[in-house]
Amino acid sequence: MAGHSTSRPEEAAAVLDLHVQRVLRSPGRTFSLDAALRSPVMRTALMGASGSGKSTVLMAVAGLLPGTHGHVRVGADTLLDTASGIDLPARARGVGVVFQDYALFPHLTVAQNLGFGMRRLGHSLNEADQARIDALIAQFDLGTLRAARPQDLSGGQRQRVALARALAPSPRLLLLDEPLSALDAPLRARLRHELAEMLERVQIPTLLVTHDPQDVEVLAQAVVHLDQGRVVSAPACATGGA
Ligand SMILES: Nc1ncnc2c1ncn2[C@@H]1O[C@H](COP(=O)(O)OP(=O)(O)OP(=O)(O)O)[C@@H](O)[C@H]1O
Repeated sequence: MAGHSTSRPEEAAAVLDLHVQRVLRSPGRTFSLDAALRSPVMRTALMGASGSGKSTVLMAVAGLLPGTHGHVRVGADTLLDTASGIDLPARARGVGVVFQDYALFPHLTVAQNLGFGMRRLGHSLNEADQARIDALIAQFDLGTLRAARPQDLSGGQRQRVALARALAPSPRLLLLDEPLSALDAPLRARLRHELAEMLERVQIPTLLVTHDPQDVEVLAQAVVHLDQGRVVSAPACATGGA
């Protein structure tokens, strides 16, 4: 498990418990995030109109939005609790993120992309890290592509690399920001099911942003809705989930 955190063994923990508050300001524009969510299930979908703040929630949870107030707990682990002075830096949160466009490093090979998040300051990858990369490459069927660079991969292959990279450091939480939106419809349908199987296998708490009700049905166990920076519904059971 990456990073350090405080534990609260005295409480029966929700899988994911967060309340993130942050005001974003730029000239002529203000956006106020005040999103609270307590989910009892492993895979929660976050839906909402464009601009409602879904990606901003993920950034706040990942520790990529300095100045965020509130709390973020994953099980018994506290990643943020500003009332108690806890605000783990992004690298110490143990959060794996798959961005909408996958954000792979273009100058690195597939294997190097996977290894990137596993590097510790001042240390090169050790044997155990290499073994984990090899295992993920096998698991995600990337063996013939390990020396390829992102520009030589198809959309589906990029998605698999992004997911494998997010999982490489054994995160405690997975954040998926529209992980299928860059794909065409047939591939999207196929990879949706592959992703569902993978998420079922790894059993890592996951917060998934999507616009697509089919993603919710296949990938999530509960869904919440965001409107103007606020969660406006309690987690409701999704119909499916792998
Ligand atoms: N620096 C900023 N200053 C003010 N407002 C901002 C700033 N950055 C983002 N916003 C606003 O925050 C809001 C939430 O953006 P966010 O990208 O989180 O929405 P989203 O729900 O993920 O949208 P989409 O579905 O289109 O990806 C938007 O209205 C955006 O214009």
